[in-house]
Amino acid sequence: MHRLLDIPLGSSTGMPASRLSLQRVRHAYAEHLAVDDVSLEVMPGEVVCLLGPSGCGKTTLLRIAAGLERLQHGELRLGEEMLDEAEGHHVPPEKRGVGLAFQEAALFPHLSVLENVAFGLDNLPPSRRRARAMQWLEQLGMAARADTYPHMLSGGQQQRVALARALAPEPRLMLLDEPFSSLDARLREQIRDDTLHALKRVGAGTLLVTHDPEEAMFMADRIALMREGRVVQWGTPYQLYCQPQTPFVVTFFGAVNEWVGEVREAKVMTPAGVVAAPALAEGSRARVMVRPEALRVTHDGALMERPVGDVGIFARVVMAKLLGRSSLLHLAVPDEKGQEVHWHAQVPGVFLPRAGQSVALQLEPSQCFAFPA
Ligand SMILES: Nc1ncnc2c1ncn2[C@@H]1O[C@H](COP(=O)(O)OP(=O)(O)OP(=O)(O)O)[C@@H](O)[C@H]1O
Repeated sequence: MHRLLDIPLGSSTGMPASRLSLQRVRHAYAEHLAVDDVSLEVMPGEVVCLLGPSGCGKTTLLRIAAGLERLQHGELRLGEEMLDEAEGHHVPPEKRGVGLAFQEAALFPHLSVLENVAFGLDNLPPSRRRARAMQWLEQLGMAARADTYPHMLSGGQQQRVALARALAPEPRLMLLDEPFSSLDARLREQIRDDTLHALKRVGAGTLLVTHDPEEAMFMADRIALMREGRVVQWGTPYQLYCQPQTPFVVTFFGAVNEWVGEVREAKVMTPAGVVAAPALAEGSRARVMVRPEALRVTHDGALMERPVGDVGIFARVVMAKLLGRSSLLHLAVPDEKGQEVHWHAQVPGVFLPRAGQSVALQLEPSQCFAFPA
């Protein structure tokens, strides 16, 4: 169950939440350019996720924001304060008033769980320090282990204590690197939810690194999707998912059905129906991407209800699998030459037609995208 505690607001760092701004940041390890001209901002109270495949530069950017890597090029500000300039002014990590939680929990081994969380609360009187640390341990489900030591905890438990320690001073900025990665699936959902509400209550801006698109969609107000050191798209989860600017952005959020066809009157004909291609030149080749949930599947009979003139498209069910919250249908869909292509449809709830059965298809246009081939 969720434990949303009434933790009093007000930063014990004594610093108001501020806007983080990274401008034109570039970072190389020897010859290797890990971050290439990245600019982004995190507003107070906003959760921004750095999302992208392994090695794309997410952690490097977070370490720069934390002050653990010296800035090589560009500018880093928190509110009005310049935190870092290439070959110039550098505010060390402990003077930045930011909360950090990294993949590996890095708790102080000689301090108890409670002492670890109370460590950063030295601005508070001792009696309030203990109470505040206990409240955060309770929020993250670790209050019962307050007197134990880090080596007596599992990796996931250590991660929860590290999160409590980072959140307890209610810093003006939180920097989190894959903070839920060593939690099992069920616990991860709960701790994510608790952390999101805690971050929103504290009102600090948050920069969170993840390679998991679902986690980014769950946590973020805005997402910076990265590839090979660059931000390839920056916007709200809705913008990235529903208005992707490149095929990479589409596929990063999950496998899609693909088709290459010719643009005719700003449309492309696919085996499952027509997809709009308003931005593409007449007669050019288009790469069409259709998310599995864009395929609306009904039993043939339902077609009787459809308006006259709405020509039906039919497919043969190859197999149907229940995934839990949705069903995945493997379909053989005939193309214009009568050859069958293999497409996937994801349908909400339990929908399990038999193999060999004929079903009718319609396309949901908002989840179909056309790019130059
Ligand atoms: N200390 C280092 N020395 C040399 N190269 C490094 C160092 N740290 C990172 N790199 C390289 O820089 C690139 C970016 O690494 P970074 O850790 O920022 O990526 P990431 O997106 O966080 O990856 P992951 O999701 O796997 O943690 C990678 O190619 C990595 O090998």
